[in-house]
Amino acid sequence: MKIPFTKMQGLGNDFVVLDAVTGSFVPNPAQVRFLADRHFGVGCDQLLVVEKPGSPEVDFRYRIFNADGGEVEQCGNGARCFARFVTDAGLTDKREIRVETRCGVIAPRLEADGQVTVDMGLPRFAPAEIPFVSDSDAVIQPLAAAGREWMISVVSMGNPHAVQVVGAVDSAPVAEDGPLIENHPRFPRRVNAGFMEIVDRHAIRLRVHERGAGETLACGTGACAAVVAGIRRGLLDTPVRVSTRGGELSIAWSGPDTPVLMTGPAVTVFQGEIELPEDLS
Ligand SMILES: N[C@H](CCC[C@H](N)C(=O)O)C(=O)O
Repeated sequence: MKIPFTKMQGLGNDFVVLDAVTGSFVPNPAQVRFLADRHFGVGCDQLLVVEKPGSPEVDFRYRIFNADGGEVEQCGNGARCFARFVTDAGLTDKREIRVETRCGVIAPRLEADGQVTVDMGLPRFAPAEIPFVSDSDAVIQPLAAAGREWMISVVSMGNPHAVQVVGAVDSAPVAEDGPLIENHPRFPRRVNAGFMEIVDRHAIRLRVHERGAGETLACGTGACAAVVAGIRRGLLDTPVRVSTRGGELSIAWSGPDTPVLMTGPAVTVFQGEIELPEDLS
């Protein structure tokens, strides 16, 4: 079966985008893994499926699958690429698009300069699915494993993030500690592990070991979670420039009960089609 796709990237976090509005194919986990494979498939960190809306209150639904085949709740860089995709494909003429995800409705807006701003909704600090409780509202919990101690802030942007402050991201133990945190039993649905270096009160550098994908060049929800954690810990003031290995995002958050706003680029790399092996199930 030949599958048309669009390859996109947001700060080097890359995506295979499938149009299930005019098409109808939604991949199973084995097919996601094949399409995401950088040697035998197209290659991507996540696969995005754009679908017709499930209700009249939204314009589209958008589903997100990690390279490991798992479907997840949210993707920040993917939301910007989604908005660019539906606009360039002529599926909408709106500048502000309401799209349903597994964790609720978000609203990407295309800016005049080609960047995309996304209202990422309200952050949560002690999501029920992560059994971290603390009497302080800043959910900071020492997490000991392999003899190392991490002080972690747990923040949900719909998807779970475990963020810590490091002295220098370039030498942070992302490869060693990222998988340990991702798969730690304290996170029953696993977690994205963020490592942030405070540059000043309006700037950080960030690396993220992503759940289901490994370290990516940028993580949009990870940038939102890091800024929320930094502001709650009294280390940052809104807005914050987030420098990732793939480029820069701007994140604004005015405090509890207000949404996180993320602004950054979204780029179409190429379009193509690929023959899907019949035996993937
Ligand atoms: N790996 C994430 C999903 C993709 C998030 C990231 N690519 C972003 O831009 O937010 C998770 O399992 O929750």
